[in-house]
Amino acid sequence: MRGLEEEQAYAGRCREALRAMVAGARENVVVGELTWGDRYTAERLGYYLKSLARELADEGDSPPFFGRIEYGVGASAGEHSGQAYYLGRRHISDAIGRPPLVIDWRAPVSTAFYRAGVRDPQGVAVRRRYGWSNATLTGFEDEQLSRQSSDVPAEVPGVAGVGRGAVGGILRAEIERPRVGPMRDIVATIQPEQDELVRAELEASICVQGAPGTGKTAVGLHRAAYLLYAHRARLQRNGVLVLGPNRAFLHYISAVLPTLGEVDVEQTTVDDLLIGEKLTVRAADEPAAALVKHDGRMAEILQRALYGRVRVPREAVVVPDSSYRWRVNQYEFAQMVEDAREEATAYGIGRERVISRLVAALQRQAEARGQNCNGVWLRRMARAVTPAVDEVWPAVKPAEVLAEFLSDPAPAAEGILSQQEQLVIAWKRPRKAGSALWTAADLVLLDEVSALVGRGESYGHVIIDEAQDLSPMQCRAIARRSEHGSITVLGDLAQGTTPWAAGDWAQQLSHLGKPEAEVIALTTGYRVPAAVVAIANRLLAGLQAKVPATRSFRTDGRLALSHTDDLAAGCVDAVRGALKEEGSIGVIAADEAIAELTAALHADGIETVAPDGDGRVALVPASLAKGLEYDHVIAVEPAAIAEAETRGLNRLYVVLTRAVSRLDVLYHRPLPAELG
Ligand SMILES: Nc1ncnc2c1ncn2[C@@H]1O[C@H](COP(=O)(O)OP(=O)(O)OP(=O)(O)O)[C@@H](O)[C@H]1O
Repeated sequence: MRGLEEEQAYAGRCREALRAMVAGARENVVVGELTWGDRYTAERLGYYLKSLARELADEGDSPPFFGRIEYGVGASAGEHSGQAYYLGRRHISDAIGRPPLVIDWRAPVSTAFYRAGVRDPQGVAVRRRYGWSNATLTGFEDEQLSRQSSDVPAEVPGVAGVGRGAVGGILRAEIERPRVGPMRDIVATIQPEQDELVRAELEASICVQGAPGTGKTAVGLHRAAYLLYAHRARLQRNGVLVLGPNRAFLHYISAVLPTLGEVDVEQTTVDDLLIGEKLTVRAADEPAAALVKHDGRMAEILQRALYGRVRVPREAVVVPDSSYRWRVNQYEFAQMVEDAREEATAYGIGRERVISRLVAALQRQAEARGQNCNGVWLRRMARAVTPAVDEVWPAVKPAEVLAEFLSDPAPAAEGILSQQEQLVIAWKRPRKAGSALWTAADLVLLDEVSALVGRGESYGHVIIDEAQDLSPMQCRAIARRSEHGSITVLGDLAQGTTPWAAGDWAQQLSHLGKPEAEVIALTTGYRVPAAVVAIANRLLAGLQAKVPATRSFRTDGRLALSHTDDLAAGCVDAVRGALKEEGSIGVIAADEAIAELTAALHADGIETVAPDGDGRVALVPASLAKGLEYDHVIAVEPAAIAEAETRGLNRLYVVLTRAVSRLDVLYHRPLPAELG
């Protein structure tokens, strides 16, 4: 086995090779620009080579590898018998035809690094993890996985050895390290239960019910990177989409995929995905109205609102054509409309079918008379029958359909929504689409109508974070975008805070169009220390969600509950105390308390940032805390957080599980009873 100096020399060799790869990629950019005549091909190739050169150059001083597996000699190691492999964020090689110096963490052979254990060594004799201080390799530790002496390599010096299968110092240090700035990748330390999800088959839709800090988000992002590696051609064509709960969260996770070399993944929120429909949100719904609009029954209602326009033809279609008059009688025309409806394609396609079937009927008559029906003639006939079709199957704009429905919900909602429900969503006065004050929920409805009118595009894979919070109508919008692909659903029923949050996964998955997806639970938390998990777990009993309690991987950390008569002053003191230690600080409070706390901190000369800002002290409204984490969290007045909304206790559960190392709970009013 190699000693530290040899390993450092190897790291130097890898860096050298990487530099040569960058130079080679840059040269290819130049050669590519000179060689390719066809502009489109040249552009595509140039884009690819340039981004490769940029990506490689961006590697800069980051460690070229993080781990190494050494196989034993013998049958259990199979084709890898006696081999050793270095693993890194990307593949590094110094000559074509020679084995790579470093293997991409996503390559099949890397799987053993993540999954081999004492119980199932998978042929691996020794797993080595490296410790880096910036660009310098400072140490490593070995785990001896294989028991049979014949499977252990000859020389195994106990360099920084950590015993069989124990959690080593480097691994623990990485998981417990203080957090600063945005989320980082976890390629060096993906745990076996996470790796199984990261590398699940592309065809498999999966649902991860994960307690706080179990790595759901990390798993989702690494799965995106893995799938793009394993199925690049297919997924580059159809795309991979990552959906998160809000923009602060997206900002927090935005750096992970680029550091894994994946820059082409679309990352957005459900709202922003729908705003793609080009209307802007100009108003907010009353909670009762939002509840009705997000209800799954709206799907049938909108279908009615749209198809309510289709009528039974009352007249024949007659088209004069030079000396002839072609004619489709009323009965035939009605049959065409009925057939198109029964075929249940999109509304727009149904209309096109009626037009083309009318034209085909005219064509049969004309050809029987020996007429030549060329393209020009067919287009002229299509124009001629359109007014008759407009009468029975009019062209529509989705926004107009929705505006008409919200101006008067009764005709479509009759028998599905109660009078009261119709009343809460109805506009006070009728409006046209152009002057409507659209709300966020309206965009979800609009998306539904647009899809009924004409099908949109479907992604190859969609990863949905915080999926417990989606309404049935939002799920449908996502289902449409993953109709021909697979999905990874990530969430925690206990963290559901929207009025329509899911109560169980089976139903949510059927709204998402993938009822067959397997639900897998993650319960080992890597963020929240045991003392903090213990207090958060007390809330679980009061949150209707049936989920297993979290077990913390971490024995460190600190929890302090302090009563104070002056929350603002107490908060300033707590932040001052936290600033003496390392890592990021998040002050989380009920939304309406944020302004006052900010003012108090500023008056004391402490700079603060919003949740998506880059600074040490972030002030975080409880409603935006989801998915985020801070080294030190100061949770202010739990009672106010719990009272602020219907699912306030779930919100409090989210707030209490954001801390990586230390949680200060400041309270003036009694703590909610559920906290014990
Ligand atoms: N295998 C791992 N190695 C190192 N760090 C890890 C590992 N798994 C998770 N983490 C870290 O634990 C923290 C929590 O991970 P993540 O945010 O993905 O969890 P989550 O399940 O989405 O949490 P929540 O539901 O509470 O938002 C992150 O800092 C992440 O980097």
